[in-house]
Amino acid sequence: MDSFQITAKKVVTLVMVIDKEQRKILLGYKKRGFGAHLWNGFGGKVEPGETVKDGAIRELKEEAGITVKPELIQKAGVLLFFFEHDPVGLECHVYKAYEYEGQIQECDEMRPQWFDIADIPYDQMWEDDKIWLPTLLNEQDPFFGKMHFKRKPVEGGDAMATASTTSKLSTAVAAPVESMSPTPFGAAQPKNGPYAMFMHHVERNLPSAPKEASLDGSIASFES
Ligand SMILES: Nc1nc2c([nH]c(=O)n2[C@H]2C[C@H](O)[C@@H](COP(=O)(O)OP(=O)(O)OP(=O)(O)O)O2)c(=O)[nH]1
Repeated sequence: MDSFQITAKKVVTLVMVIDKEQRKILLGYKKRGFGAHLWNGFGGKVEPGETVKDGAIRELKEEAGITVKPELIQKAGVLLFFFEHDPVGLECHVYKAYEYEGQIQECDEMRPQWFDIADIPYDQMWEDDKIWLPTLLNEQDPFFGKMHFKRKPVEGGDAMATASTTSKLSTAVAAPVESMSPTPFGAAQPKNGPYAMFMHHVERNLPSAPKEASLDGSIASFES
């Protein structure tokens, strides 16, 4: 497990928009960057000076074109992602929203689409989503999860000759991630993305939502 030890983490957000009446969920097809070619909720890095929730609302607006009021978006859980041989983990704050304003719009990064909840394309999503997304949909939140990923071997490529996954995230603004990755994105992309989940642990129905995770993989504090 030494190969999964982290010494730092990056905070990212993920917003799941749900139409309870129609039993539908809004997902976006990620056209480029980290998690390209997978369906996902909307989110990204939190910028300096903004709260995690404000970051989540901003990313939803940027990626899906819609607005949610701060009081109508709720923290559902925190997921801590470990990537083998990467000292930087990802602390992903997951939110749920049942109402929104504005017109859903495609952008250069994401193509939004509604899916029936009974028909979520888990085989084209990050592998961990089938573990925690039903928890959110079944209202067994707040939750806390930790997921360990190994890089998938890539045919004809040196999959391990990679710099920090998350250091690529930090440079994603300056340069397209595709150009920095040893794994060519596109047709050769392995199913569910370039990482295979190796281990996971999820705690459900917590008394309140986690606010922060510790580097050792426990909950450091809860939302008040
Ligand atoms: N559903 C799901 N989402 C994940 C997983 N891992 C992971 O980073 N994400 C999400 C969280 C973030 O929304 C996004 C990663 O952040 P990012 O900063 O690369 O997002 P981005 O490419 O949109 O970049 P930016 O907008 O911040 O510039 O991917 C996962 O295992 N499952």
